[in-house]
Amino acid sequence: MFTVLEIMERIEVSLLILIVLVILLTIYLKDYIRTVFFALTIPGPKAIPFLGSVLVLKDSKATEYLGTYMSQLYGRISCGWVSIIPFIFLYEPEHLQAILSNSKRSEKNRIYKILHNFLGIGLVTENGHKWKFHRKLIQPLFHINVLELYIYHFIQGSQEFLKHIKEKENVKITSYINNLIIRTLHRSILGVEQTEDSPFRKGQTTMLYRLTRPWLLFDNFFKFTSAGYNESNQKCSLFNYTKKILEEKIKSEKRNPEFCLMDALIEVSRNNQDFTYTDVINEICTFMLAGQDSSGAALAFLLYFIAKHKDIQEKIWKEQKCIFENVHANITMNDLNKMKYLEQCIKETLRIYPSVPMMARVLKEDLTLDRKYCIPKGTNIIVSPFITHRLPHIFKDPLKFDPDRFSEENIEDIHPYAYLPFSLGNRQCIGYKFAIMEIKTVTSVLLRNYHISLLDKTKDIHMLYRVTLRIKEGVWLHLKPRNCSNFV
Ligand code: HEM
Repeated sequence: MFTVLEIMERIEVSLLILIVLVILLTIYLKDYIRTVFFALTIPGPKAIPFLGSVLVLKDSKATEYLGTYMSQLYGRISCGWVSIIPFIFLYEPEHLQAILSNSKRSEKNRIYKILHNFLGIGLVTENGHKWKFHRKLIQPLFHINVLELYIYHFIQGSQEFLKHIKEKENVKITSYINNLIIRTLHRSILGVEQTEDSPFRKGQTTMLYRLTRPWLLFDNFFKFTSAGYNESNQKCSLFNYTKKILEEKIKSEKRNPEFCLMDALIEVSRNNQDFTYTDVINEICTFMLAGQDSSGAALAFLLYFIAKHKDIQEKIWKEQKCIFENVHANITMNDLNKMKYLEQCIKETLRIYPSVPMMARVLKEDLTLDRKYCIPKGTNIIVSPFITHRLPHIFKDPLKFDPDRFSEENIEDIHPYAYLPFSLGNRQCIGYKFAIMEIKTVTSVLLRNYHISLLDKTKDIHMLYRVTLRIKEGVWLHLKPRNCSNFV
């Protein structure tokens, strides 16, 4: 039996241990606690206990509404919750400049780990030294002189696309676009023809699924679910498929007659022992995945807008007639550079529907905005091109499709951080010129051959948010062949 004195002593010791534990935990969670205290002062969509406010992402209409009216609803900054983790939304151009112009202030946050299957373990998801080193090695392969070498693949893809839609009057163009983009990526990135069993045809993201079930954010739970099992299988298939291609290339010493990224990266690896063949495989997977839905969505939304606005289609057609002598003329870099009005249309499409509507960062240091918001180090930040591009005080009448916003005279009035479909700063999309060139090539080939209009079932579209934006019902077009003899 314990005496009263002994019991008191034991309580004291337990209390002491508890206090020490609380102090240690507070030190360990200091950043998190500061973040939560700050977040509680910031308005945002209603959060429910344990789940937070992520359920809104499941309802695309609500997401679109929220993204369009965020600043009117909540002010210059707002807050959303993933379970008990706050995310501060920044969308005012000055705030974006503060965070994106200085690479020391932020880095990609942990949510990118969830995207490994969707985006690969490469440039998009990595941070720090590894990212810096790889970016430095890969950047020259997207220099304008090298990009010219990809045009061959864009033309080949576009010609096949034409063949597939030939003699069809009404088509769901989005299915053809997806096939075109993926075939072109196989040739330009992997350097092979796409096969039926290519795992790159089946990319899926579990991000939304996991965000709305917070317990699945822990990898140790997720990997035991069927979604986790499928995801890890898919990741292995992507890696093994790419590895096989790499091994065959190395063994046969065979290079593609046309340029492809895989051949170039093998060469880079031979000259840099720190950039291994495994790095090549991972980066190639990343490029295959990052260049797929983003470009596909942009092209689909662009064709939707062009088909909807006959006057705009007419202006693009006129520009094409000025550039090319005839309907079949091949496309050169010089021709692509002359497609100024088409580029304005692409920019305006990506303003209203940026393929990547949100990006996540974490602050590496405290950041003060507007002299009143002191956002603590460790806070998760969402940078949203979707919200910024729809701010009415930046883009008047934001839902109106008006390519003239990007004309030479008007573009100077746009704040440099108000337009960021490809992000800005050191993590800007490495493939953005590649994407614009590909979209221009396909659109030029299509519009030189057809007049396009929307079928009734596509008059109103609804967006779907799945990391990238998509068109829920796809785009259905009526194709009317153009009179080739008119092409003068
Ligand atoms: C219209 C098409 C595209 C759009 C709108 C787009 C948009 C973006 C955005 C917003 C980012 C930054 C992501 C973030 O910070 O979380 C990004 C990064 C990236 N994109 Fe794209 N992208 C497009 C096409 C492509 C293509 C065609 C490729 C490859 C061929 C590509 C490869 C990449 C890579 C590798 C990164 C990571 C760059 C880094 O962090 O160093 N993208 N893209």
